[in-house]
Amino acid sequence: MKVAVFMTPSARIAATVALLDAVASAPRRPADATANAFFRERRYIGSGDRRAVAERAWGILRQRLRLDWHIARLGLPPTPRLLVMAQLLLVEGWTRDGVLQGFPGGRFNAGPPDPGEMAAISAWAGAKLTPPEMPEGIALNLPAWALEGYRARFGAELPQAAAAMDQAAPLDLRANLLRGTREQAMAALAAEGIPAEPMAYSPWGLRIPDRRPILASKAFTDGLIEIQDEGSQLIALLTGARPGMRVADYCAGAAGKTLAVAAMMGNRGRITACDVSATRLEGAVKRLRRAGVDNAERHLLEPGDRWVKRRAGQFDCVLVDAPCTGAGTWRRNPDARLRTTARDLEELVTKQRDILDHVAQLVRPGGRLVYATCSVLPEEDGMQVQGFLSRHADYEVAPLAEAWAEARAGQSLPEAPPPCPGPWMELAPHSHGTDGFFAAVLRRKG
Ligand SMILES: C[S@@+](CC[C@H](N)C(=O)[O-])C[C@H]1O[C@@H](n2cnc3c(N)ncnc32)[C@H](O)[C@@H]1O
Repeated sequence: MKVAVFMTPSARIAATVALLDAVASAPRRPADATANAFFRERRYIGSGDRRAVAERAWGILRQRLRLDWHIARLGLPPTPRLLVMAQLLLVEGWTRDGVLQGFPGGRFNAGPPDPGEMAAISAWAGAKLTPPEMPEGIALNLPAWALEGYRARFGAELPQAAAAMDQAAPLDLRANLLRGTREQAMAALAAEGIPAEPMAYSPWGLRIPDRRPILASKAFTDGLIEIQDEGSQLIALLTGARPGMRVADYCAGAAGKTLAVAAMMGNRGRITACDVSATRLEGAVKRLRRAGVDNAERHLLEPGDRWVKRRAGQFDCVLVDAPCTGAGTWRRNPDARLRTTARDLEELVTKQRDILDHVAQLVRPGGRLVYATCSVLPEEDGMQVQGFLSRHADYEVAPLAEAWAEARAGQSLPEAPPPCPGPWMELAPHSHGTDGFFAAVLRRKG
């Protein structure tokens, strides 16, 4: 008979320190990939303990800029042990004695604090996470390279926008219309004890307020649902794809938006998922099969590729879901704000410009080029579009309200106001409950 072994609070602390060590030794790797590998190698950690350890580590990554500031102020290095101590005291509200009990030493536990750590514990007991003397960017939890972009984008709403970006995100799902209706997906989830609510903006969206292990659910394995943020669903909607069209998803990755667009096309017409990453495109195969998509092909873009040139003017719609900083997704990937630099931003802006300039020729006269990012930074969003328009006189903006109404009509959806005013779609957690997204619909003049 197997006997379940549960971790003590101090063993959980030791495991969190070990996980943060693993994250620190792979600084360019997304933390969730490191965490998955960490738990795979420690299968003896039960699911409840795994969740508790991962949640605390995630909380620390979410607060990392602020915790680092508190640690640096004491002239100490941001070791995983100090980060955990700071999190317990400054974020989770533990007492000094509680923390000392959490680091008792001995087998399976973290060792007792050294003199520097003791001084830190005393300094942080009862202290505020964001004291008035904390610099603005750190108090807002925004890295220096993104602060001014955030300010330019949100203006007076900056504090609310930054605060909402700090909260954990809900679990967003998209009902796959190739397998059933949204109501059927909802009923299937409810039958498995998973309550889901229809979303405010996406006609296919279902939201689950707290995180659930959805991948093992029958609704998921049967292809009734996909995991996809509401903002991503709206980007797919803005392609205005309809049955019979010829569509290119130029930066398709593992086909997240290809799946949504193929469903809009009712599997009729053709969608090509392109990417420079063979691994990502490979990841699309299983997803396309599970979702019942049979009008999609994949194309790996290689250096010197003539695929675009040969297909000039052939597409009704080209979606460029551009590589970007992901500065709108920090609710889900809190560590990304730490892994990205001002240099990365600069390089990405150049890459986005080059991709847009290259694919402009693919769209037929009268067709759409949809440019999207999961960033809220103007350099990657509106400024990028304005730059494109200044170089391509054969393109114009299709104003959001118009593109939105046309896309909904193409799906036989009733009229509904667009999610925001203005020429393009700008979404954010505080205003829309989605991740931060941008999408502009550009029309090639006929
Ligand atoms: C934001 S991700 C795409 C996410 C995907 N569309 C989805 O919905 O899941 C950007 C993608 O652009 C790809 N990429 C990077 N440089 C590219 C290029 N020059 N041409 C085409 N794709 C590129 C990356 O490999 C990455 O998969």
